[in-house]
Amino acid sequence: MSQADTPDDTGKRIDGKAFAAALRTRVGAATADLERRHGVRPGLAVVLVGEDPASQVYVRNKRKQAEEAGMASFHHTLPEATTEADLLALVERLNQDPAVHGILVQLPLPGHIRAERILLAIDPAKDVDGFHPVNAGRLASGMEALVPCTPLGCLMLLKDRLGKLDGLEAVVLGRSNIVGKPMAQLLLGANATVTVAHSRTRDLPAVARRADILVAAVGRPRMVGAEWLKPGATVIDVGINRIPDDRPDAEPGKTRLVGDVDYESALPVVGAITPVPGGVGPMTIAVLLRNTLIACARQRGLTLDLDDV
Ligand SMILES: Nc1nc(=O)c2c([nH]1)NC[C@@H]1CN(c3ccc(C(=O)N[C@@H](CCC(=O)O)C(=O)O)cc3)C=[N+]21
Repeated sequence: MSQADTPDDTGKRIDGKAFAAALRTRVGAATADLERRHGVRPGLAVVLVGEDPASQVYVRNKRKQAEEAGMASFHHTLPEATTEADLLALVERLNQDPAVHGILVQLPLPGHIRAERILLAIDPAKDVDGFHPVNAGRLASGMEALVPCTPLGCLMLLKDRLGKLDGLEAVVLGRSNIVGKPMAQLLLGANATVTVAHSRTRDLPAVARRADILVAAVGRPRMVGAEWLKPGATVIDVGINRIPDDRPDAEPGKTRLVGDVDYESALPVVGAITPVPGGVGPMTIAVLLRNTLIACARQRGLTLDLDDV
């Protein structure tokens, strides 16, 4: 151990934060190139309804990083009491705005707004979250799509670490439309053998133990322990859970972020693992910028060499 609370994870830690920074640099270069050659600047509109402090932090980061990549960013903060009709009207305006190539409506939305109605209203060509059923269907059909940011970021980390995924056993824990399902589609597309497990799966640890690649996206702090893991497995932890800081040297009342995987218990068993924070989270925002660049190029009928970004 290098410090009281930091196990030595040299060689096993997948540094999503560093990978995301490098990805943002490539997106920035491609953005500058697009502007120089075609006079178009990718624009991202972020819509936040209400004052949830965690959402405000995420939205601020998205905006700052879009600007650092040379993109235009448009920010819309609406009061908690905004009606569904008002939000739909804003989405419609952004759909029509030629300076806006990507639209992100921050989730969760207040309970009185039907999120499904809003997601369906976003022009699929501007749906940089990849949540519209047209994009979900296109992904599942192997067609050109805008792909959800978190799963695509996970796939990039996996390919970087493992090279080809052909024939590997992948287990996805969680079946949400935002992470689990698109993650399974991407892994299938990369020729992995994919199992999607969830809260009703019998003997989750036994299923997880089959995995060469384990993607945990369940939202349960440190649920996945050493006994869930095949020795040498590559583990991608999508969980972002804020819990009371229970470490011996922590100040009382402090909180900290942990994943769905118990990192310290998992470390001796795994081949590689993403930390929380500093793993998947930063990748989500970097891929969002990449999606905005792609959406912009497609809307203008321009070709991008995606291998470069
Ligand atoms: N329409 C929509 N699209 C989203 O992509 C979306 C959303 N709504 N609602 C909320 C979730 C959450 N999300 C995160 C993005 C980055 C980090 C991130 O960068 N996390 C840092 C730590 C941040 C911290 O310290 O709080 C990390 O893991 O290292 C986390 C979470 C995007 N989301």
